[in-house]
Amino acid sequence: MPTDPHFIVNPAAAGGRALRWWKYALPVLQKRFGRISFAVSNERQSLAELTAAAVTAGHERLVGVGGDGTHHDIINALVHQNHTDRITYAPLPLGSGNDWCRTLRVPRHLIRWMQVYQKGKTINHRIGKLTFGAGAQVQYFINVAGLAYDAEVVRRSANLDWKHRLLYPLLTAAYLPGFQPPKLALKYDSHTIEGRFHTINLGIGRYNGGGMQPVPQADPTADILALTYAVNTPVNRIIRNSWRLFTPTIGEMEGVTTTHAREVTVTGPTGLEADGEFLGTGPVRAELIEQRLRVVCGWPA
Ligand SMILES: Nc1ncnc2c1ncn2[C@@H]1O[C@H](COP(=O)(O)OP(=O)(O)OP(=O)(O)O)[C@@H](O)[C@H]1O
Repeated sequence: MPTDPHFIVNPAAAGGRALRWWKYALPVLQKRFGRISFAVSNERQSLAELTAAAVTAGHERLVGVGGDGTHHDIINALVHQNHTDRITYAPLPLGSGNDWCRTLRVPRHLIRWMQVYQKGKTINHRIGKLTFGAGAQVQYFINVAGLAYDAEVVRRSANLDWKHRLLYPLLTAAYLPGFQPPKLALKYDSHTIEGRFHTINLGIGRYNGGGMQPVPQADPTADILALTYAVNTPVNRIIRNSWRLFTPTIGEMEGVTTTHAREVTVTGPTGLEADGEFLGTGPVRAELIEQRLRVVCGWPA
């Protein structure tokens, strides 16, 4: 039964730069860990298929190499196949935004990453479930899910070739003045709010969109989702307060609520993104699931 780390690599992360980084990282990792096994996704073998194959082969320590979308795909495969309790997962951040790893204090620098990995501290990380669209599709998320404007920025940027940490903050500013906030109904626990929503964010992790903090109150081990929403808010006020997204103070802006919720439903015309991937459209129901994932990280400090 192999207990050595098995690396699952997305060569397309960070606009393809991950493949170059991986070629540099592999000999460094081999020097530290000895013989390591790895699999690289391609058009014939998706990250989900590589994950299933790794579990079937008996690997218990998986390292996902890529950005948030990579970890999203691997963890979705683990949850769908009910394998989370057998696995210890370590993210190696080689994407553009790497927002999930920011909350978890997982360093990008390879030498520091290996130190965190070998220290072996783990948390029991919560996993969110999203049920969405007319066909009630299901996807799981581990960092942040976003609706309304947040989903629109991800949808519009999906086909851009340029991948950089600053892409989302720049696009967030660029698209904002032309965005018509949709009329939605948000229900969470005993609350119902109707109005024009600029954004609704559900957080397990705190960061999204390349270092922004839409849900600074999130805690990856908590038994409750973090929820932030901006309703009936003039665009000028959002622009004036946009600096707050780079601090934990977004809840201090008038019209923005930062709170927690066990179950959230949103009805009305909205898109949905999770972990930086555009998933589809509303209606959306979100909740945490019982399954947790053992994740190697440096959080809390
Ligand atoms: N071999 C492959 N070729 C093309 N795309 C792939 C391949 N393997 C996985 N993918 C897809 O690549 C996408 C982008 O990956 P990822 O999100 O990890 O990178 P990123 O966008 O640069 O990082 P971040 O989300 O942290 O900004 C994911 O949607 C994933 O499904």
